[in-house]
Amino acid sequence: MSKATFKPFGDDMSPITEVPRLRSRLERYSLVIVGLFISAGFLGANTLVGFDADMSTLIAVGVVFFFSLFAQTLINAHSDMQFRLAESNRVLESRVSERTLDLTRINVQLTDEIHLRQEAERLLRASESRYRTIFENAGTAIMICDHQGQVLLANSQLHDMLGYTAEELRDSNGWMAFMEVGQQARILRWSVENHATGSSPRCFESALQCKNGENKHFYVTMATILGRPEVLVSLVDISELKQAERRLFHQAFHDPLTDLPNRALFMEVLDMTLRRSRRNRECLFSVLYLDIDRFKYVNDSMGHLFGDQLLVRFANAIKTCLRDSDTVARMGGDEFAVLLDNVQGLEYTDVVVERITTMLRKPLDINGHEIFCAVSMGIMADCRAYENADDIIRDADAAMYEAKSAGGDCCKMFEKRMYRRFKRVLELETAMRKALENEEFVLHYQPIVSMKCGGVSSFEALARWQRKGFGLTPPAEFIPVAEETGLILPLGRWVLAKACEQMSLWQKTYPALADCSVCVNLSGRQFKDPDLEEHIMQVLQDTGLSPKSLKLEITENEVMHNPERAIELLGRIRKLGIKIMVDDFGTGYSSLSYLHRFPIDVLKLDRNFVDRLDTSTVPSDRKIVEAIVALAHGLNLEVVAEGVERVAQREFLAKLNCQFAQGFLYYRPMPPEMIREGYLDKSSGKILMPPNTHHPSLISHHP
Ligand SMILES: Nc1nc2c(ncn2[C@@H]2O[C@@H]3COP(=O)(O)O[C@H]4[C@@H](O)[C@H](n5cnc6c(=O)[nH]c(N)nc65)O[C@@H]4COP(=O)(O)O[C@H]3[C@H]2O)c(=O)[nH]1
Repeated sequence: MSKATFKPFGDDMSPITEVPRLRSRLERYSLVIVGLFISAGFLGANTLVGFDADMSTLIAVGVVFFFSLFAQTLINAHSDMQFRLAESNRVLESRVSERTLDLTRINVQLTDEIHLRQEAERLLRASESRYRTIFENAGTAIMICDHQGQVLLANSQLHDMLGYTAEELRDSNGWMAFMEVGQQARILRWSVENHATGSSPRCFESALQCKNGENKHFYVTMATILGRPEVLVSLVDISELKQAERRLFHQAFHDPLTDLPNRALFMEVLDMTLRRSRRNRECLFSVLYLDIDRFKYVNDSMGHLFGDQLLVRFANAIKTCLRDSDTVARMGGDEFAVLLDNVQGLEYTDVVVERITTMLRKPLDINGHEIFCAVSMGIMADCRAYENADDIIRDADAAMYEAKSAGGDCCKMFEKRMYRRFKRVLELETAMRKALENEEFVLHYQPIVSMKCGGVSSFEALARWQRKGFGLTPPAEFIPVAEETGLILPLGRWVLAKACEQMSLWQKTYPALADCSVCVNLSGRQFKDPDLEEHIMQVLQDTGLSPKSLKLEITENEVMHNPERAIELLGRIRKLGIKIMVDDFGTGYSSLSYLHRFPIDVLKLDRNFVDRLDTSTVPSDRKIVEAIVALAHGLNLEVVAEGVERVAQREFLAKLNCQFAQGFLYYRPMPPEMIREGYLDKSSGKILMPPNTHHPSLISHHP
């Protein structure tokens, strides 16, 4: 801080130098006066002595002159000395004043510095206290270590979290000793390499062993402290987060019901196995694809809870057939996949397949119910040639599908042709789903004729698919696929509704057809549908068709699949007034022992028997037909002979008193428009007989 200096004598004249100058002037005047007094005294003395006046004056002047000169010299010398003294005094004073100023300035600076230093110390103390407070109360464990990991200082949270005291930490081999060995080396290297450079902090996750032996997970941040050979380490306990993460991971990659790996995880493991086998061609591995047979039936009939328990028991049972290194996964629904890893030769695959099939021969106990669980299994014995995991599963699935198509409860080793078939089925399924939405299905009707009078007694509704770009597709091409894929349920419902609607319309338009009925095929899947009965009643109600105008055809095989259930269900349906026909009779299970118990009305003699009636040289072929017709009559059942193409067949059947016939000899299946335009007599509402049947051209229907 500069201060203005007050100068009363101007810059060049200080009060110190001015005083001697005045004094010298007074001295000079006093000497002249003394000289004058001496001269006067001398003049007086001369006069007394008797010197003459002139001489006295001369001596007096001389004395005055001498004294003046002497006085002048003295005065000059004195003045000079005075002046020099004053000058040096002035310089000295000036220096003193300068020094004083300097000292004042320095003093001010020192005072400032002391203030600054005091402020800095205060700030440092505040900062130290702040950082200590943060260090102690940060809510995370913090420690300061040397670059070897030796703990120099740690806050209380760190002690709490790890359980070690300050002494124990100090005496340990550094905090890194608590982490797993592989990580230790990496972290130590980073610490040593970076402690001097002050590089950006390093963050990582680490499991540290606490004093109580527990392994906790921490999010660790390590930061070098600039200018000091120290590292600041902070630990955030993420053990719960890790647990939640593990739970989430588990949920994302495991099936919640069976706790088995799910499809995503299985595909991941399969992919890794495939990649490993590419590096080492010796690594053989196999894949099994399993689907529980008739699981949907169990689910529908026993309830979903029971179905779930079956899946869990099945999953556990499969696990017992495998080694720990094998993987079993639930791929969805009732499908499971097994990865047999590192099989030493493919014999192990056979062994496991055998173990599974043996295991399945024993019943599974579910809530006291003994359930035999059959599976269809696709086997991919050696998967090394594959490019990706998806293709392996695709082919394993195709082999499983083949096993399922073969009736289930069997294993099929994958062959290339299976995939082609599987692909075709998949394509058909997709196309059929769209076809259902776009209403590409139509019904053709084939009249069934009374052999006595040639009248039409009923019409069989037969599904056709007007497939875009493929023309009219026959049911043999799509019904089996619809059965396999379950699409038969929506398709079957549509057929039933459409056929009842058509018959109702015909009856309303042509009263002569009032006693005519429509026959609708029921597939096995439909027959197992628990809502079947309700659906039939709903359709009859919606279309206004009388139950006696509806006949349901079910194949002998389906009836025999679960005879007791068939007896019960068919009985209820029949009570509604609907007639039951057994289709393809004679081709499937021998149901003779059951036949009398079945609540049925009509047997349909299979086309193959009819075909051989006039061509076969084996007499037994005709005997079989005779026996079936006689049996039916004995049980009071009507018989419809299917596939009657030739007159000879008709005549043979007529002799046996077979009541009804269906075949190209009479009519081919036709769209309703063709029946209306070509065969319906508009005035009478009766069906016209085709010319080649040798019956009267206009024939009334026969009830
Ligand atoms: N060679 C020859 N064949 C004759 C003769 N007369 C009739 N047919 C054919 O025999 C089949 C009779 O039907 P199905 O035994 O119930 O056999 C049906 C039935 O099992 C199934 N089907 C057709 N429509 C449906 C449907 O809507 N639902 C279900 N579940 N199955 C259906 O498809 C099978 C085949 O039906 P389509 O191809 O229409 O074949 C029909 C019919 O065209 C003949 O004199 N000679």
